[in-house]
Amino acid sequence: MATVRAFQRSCPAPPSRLSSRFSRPLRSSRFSRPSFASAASSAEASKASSDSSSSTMALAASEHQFVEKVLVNAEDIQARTAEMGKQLAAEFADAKPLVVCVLRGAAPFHTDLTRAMQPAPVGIEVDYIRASSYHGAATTTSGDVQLTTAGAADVKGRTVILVEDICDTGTTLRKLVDYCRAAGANSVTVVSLLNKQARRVVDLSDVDLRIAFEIPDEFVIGFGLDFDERFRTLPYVGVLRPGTDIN
Ligand SMILES: O=P(O)(O)OC[C@H]1O[C@H](OP(=O)(O)OP(=O)(O)O)[C@H](O)[C@@H]1O
Ligand code: HPA
Repeated sequence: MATVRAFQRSCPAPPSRLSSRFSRPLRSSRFSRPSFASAASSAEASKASSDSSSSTMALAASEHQFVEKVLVNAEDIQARTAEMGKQLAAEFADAKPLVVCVLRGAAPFHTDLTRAMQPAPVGIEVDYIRASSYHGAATTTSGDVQLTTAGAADVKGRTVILVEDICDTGTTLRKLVDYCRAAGANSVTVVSLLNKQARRVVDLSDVDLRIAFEIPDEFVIGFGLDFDERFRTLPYVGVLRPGTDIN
């Protein structure tokens, strides 16, 4: 079983923000377009949008209709990221950490988290690696994780902090951690915005994994997470509305 260390037990994911209807998985990877009327009646999506800045809301307004329910709102993501950033900064103050963003999904979380790492550890660097295994409109992993190094920095001898948007089956993280270790990283710590423990099929018990929010077995979108490359700019994490057809 995976070792999922709650990052800061004094600041758990707020249960009141998570839906109690956790049990219904998506039955199909194909979806049909919902009516605008049903979208307009989504109180949770409206609430989430009103929690966000007006500029962000304008960007994402047309995308709210594809959200069945909000799991983690923008305010809670911001608060949790600030807590985690502060703690990471203290823990890695003397380690010259290399904070690696797993593209594309982790980009917003990585940006906010690294900015929240204050006071910044002396010598902190950022880098980017692309990992891709959910292709097109798939809601299940292909199992074939393609890695592409995007930066010049080398993980050899470095204290690496991998930043992910979601740990689902664990396939991607397994490959990334093994890659960093094989390349000579001193240590590898993983920080993931979301964890879907119910879907884990890969053993990560040897991985130092820090989780911001536990979520149920639902296909989620927003805050970097996509369905067929859409919805990454939603300012919150929500469940993709069953029946969604983005074409
Ligand atoms: O635990 P797993 O089952 O491996 O799933 C997690 C991975 O899936 C997503 O990546 P994806 O391949 O969709 O690429 P993306 O980040 O560019 O969306 C996500 O960003 C994680 O990296
Ligand atoms: N949403 C988007 N991308 C993902 C998910 C998810 O629930 N799980 C793994 N990659």
